[in-house]
Amino acid sequence: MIAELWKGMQRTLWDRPLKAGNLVHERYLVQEVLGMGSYGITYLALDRHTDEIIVLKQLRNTKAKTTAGLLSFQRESQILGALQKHPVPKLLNTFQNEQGHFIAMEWIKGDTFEDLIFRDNQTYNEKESIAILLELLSITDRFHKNGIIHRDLRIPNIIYRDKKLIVIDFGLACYLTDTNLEIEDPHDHPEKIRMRAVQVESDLFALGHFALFLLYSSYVPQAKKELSWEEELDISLSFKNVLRKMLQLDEPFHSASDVQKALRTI
Ligand SMILES: Nc1ncnc2c1ncn2[C@@H]1O[C@H](COP(=O)(O)OP(=O)(O)OP(=O)(O)O)[C@@H](O)[C@H]1O
Repeated sequence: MIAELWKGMQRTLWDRPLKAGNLVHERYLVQEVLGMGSYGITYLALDRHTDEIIVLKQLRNTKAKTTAGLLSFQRESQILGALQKHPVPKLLNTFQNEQGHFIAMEWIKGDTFEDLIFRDNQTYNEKESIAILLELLSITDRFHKNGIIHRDLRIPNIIYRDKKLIVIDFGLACYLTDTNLEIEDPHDHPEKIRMRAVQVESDLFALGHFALFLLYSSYVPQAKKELSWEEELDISLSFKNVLRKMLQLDEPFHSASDVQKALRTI
């Protein structure tokens, strides 16, 4: 208990985010904090060399003291670098100085699906959800063919910009050969454990959940008691069957292209 409290205190003291107006690497002027994740702190910053607003990601100082933290940050920039031909933020810079470890990347100015669904009340029917899913599967398939899995394909990590999808946040991404990654917390929710397994199926599982978020956007509750998604969602049986396989309720798909093939027959 005391150890936990001390850990919390350390995080608050050591991981204080940089303030707006701080200059990093004599170049990046911090504008605001975008978010504080478990490993990193993300800022919007002005690049004084290009006069563009960029995203600056800083490894938490408490994580920079651990091998796992350092490795995960290195992996994130390496993977982002390896995927530059794909719809992901441009990797602009990586550096380390007395302020910490940083990755500078393109700011994808658009709406995440979390914004679209929960802020803008955007709704998606079966046909629209399948079209989005097919585009995402094609992006994911190319990641997998590069030996990379994202492991966090959730609605806040997919941005819609200029009618195209862009995948962000490679903080949990890894290579399919990274079999010795730190073991997940066994107390984690089983769904989280399934999304994190080092296998292609994890991304397909996450995309199954992503699809449910899209479909639930147009759901109007009818019954008083909560039913299963299969009972609640008014979608075709063939789409339900594809989703059941993605969600590993039936014999799962083993590749994104197999899911695409199945979706195209609906
Ligand atoms: N390149 C980017 N362009 C636009 N927004 C971004 C970019 N990278 C991150 N963001 C946004 O910044 C916020 C923080 O992102 P971050 O990647 O740190 O994820 P997080 O959800 O805070 O934490 P975690 O790393 O634990 O998932 C999120 O709202 C995300 O949408």
